[in-house]
Amino acid sequence: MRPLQQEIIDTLKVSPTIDVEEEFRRSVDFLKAYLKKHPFLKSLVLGISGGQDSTLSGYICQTAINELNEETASNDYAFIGVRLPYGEQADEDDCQEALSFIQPSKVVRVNIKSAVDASIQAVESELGKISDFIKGNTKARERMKVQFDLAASTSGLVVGTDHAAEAVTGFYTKYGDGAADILPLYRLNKRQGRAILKSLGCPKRLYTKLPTADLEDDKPLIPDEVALGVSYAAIDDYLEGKEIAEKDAETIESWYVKTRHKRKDPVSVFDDWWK
Ligand SMILES: NC(=O)c1ccc[n+]([C@@H]2O[C@H](COP(=O)([O-])OP(=O)(O)OC[C@H]3O[C@@H](n4cnc5c(N)ncnc54)[C@H](O)[C@@H]3O)[C@@H](O)[C@H]2O)c1
Ligand SMILES: Nc1ncnc2c1ncn2[C@@H]1O[C@H](COP(=O)(O)O)[C@@H](O)[C@H]1O
Ligand SMILES: O=P(O)(O)OP(=O)(O)O
Ligand SMILES: [Mg+2]
Repeated sequence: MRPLQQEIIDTLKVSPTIDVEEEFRRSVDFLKAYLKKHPFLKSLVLGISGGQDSTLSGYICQTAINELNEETASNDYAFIGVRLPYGEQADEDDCQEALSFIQPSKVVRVNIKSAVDASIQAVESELGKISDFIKGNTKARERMKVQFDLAASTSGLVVGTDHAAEAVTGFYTKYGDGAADILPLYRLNKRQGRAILKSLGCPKRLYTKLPTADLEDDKPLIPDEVALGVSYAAIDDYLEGKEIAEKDAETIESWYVKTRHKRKDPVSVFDDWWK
């Protein structure tokens, strides 16, 4: 195995094979145990984008909430599925299908367009035109801000969808979708998440959907794989310790090194990982 490959697998805690039922149960039980340990916590909050990761995370959250309500013979716990479109979302039908599959305790919809546009306009009035790419990251940060407001208002936690196949390339917005309180998918790669969704009876269209951050106005629904220059199949193989094409391994490792700062706390005089 390549020297960096083993380090990455160990850091991101990926197993080459999984038992889908066991891993689903592990995530559900983890959320339940965390909520039980902190009795003031009563809700889980998560943006539902119509993609694979939020569909799986949402289903895990709702299962944990249903079981907690059942076990406490109460209705104290809630999962809040949040729709956060920037104006009209091209794949809104997928979002609705994901919500039907998850059946959240509560669905909230906040259109982030006016907040994002106001923020960009204010910065542009000082600095001039901002790129569509940077605006994309503002959308992700606005979504996260709304989720933290909802969590604070409902004594809840913001759930993140980060997993090994995203973490390895740092393909998320720092303090945007990269910011969360709890990560039920951490350790899984993309195909493992897909296999869990399939085993749960999720509509096929959701777990076979091309992953997209869908942040750029100029490139709607651009597949992550196009932006990254490497396929999730190659990333998954790499994370499972397999040998992959040299060019793909170099691309993954280059993203990993370039985005190391995103997987760390803000750098201080006590850090030397960057040297
Ligand atoms: N999950 C997804 O599919 C998803 C979601 C959102 C964004 N994205 C993608 O992720 C990427 C996010 O963009 P980004 O990474 O350019 O923006 P980012 O805002 O996530 O990170 C860049 C910022 O990190 C800081 N930074 C950069 N280098 C640093 C270093 N060496 N040390 C400390 N801090 C440093 C700076 O503040 C910089 O503005 C894009 O490719 C976007 O399309 C993917
Ligand atoms: N349009 C969206 N509505 C609600 N939540 C969203 C939306 N887009 C993204 N999200 C949340 O962010 C994460 C990360 O998305 P990526 O596709 O991985 O960039 C997603 O799981 C949602 O929770
Ligand atoms: O995070 P999601 O749900 O948007 O999934 P994907 O990353 O596959 O778009
Ligand atoms: Mg997505």
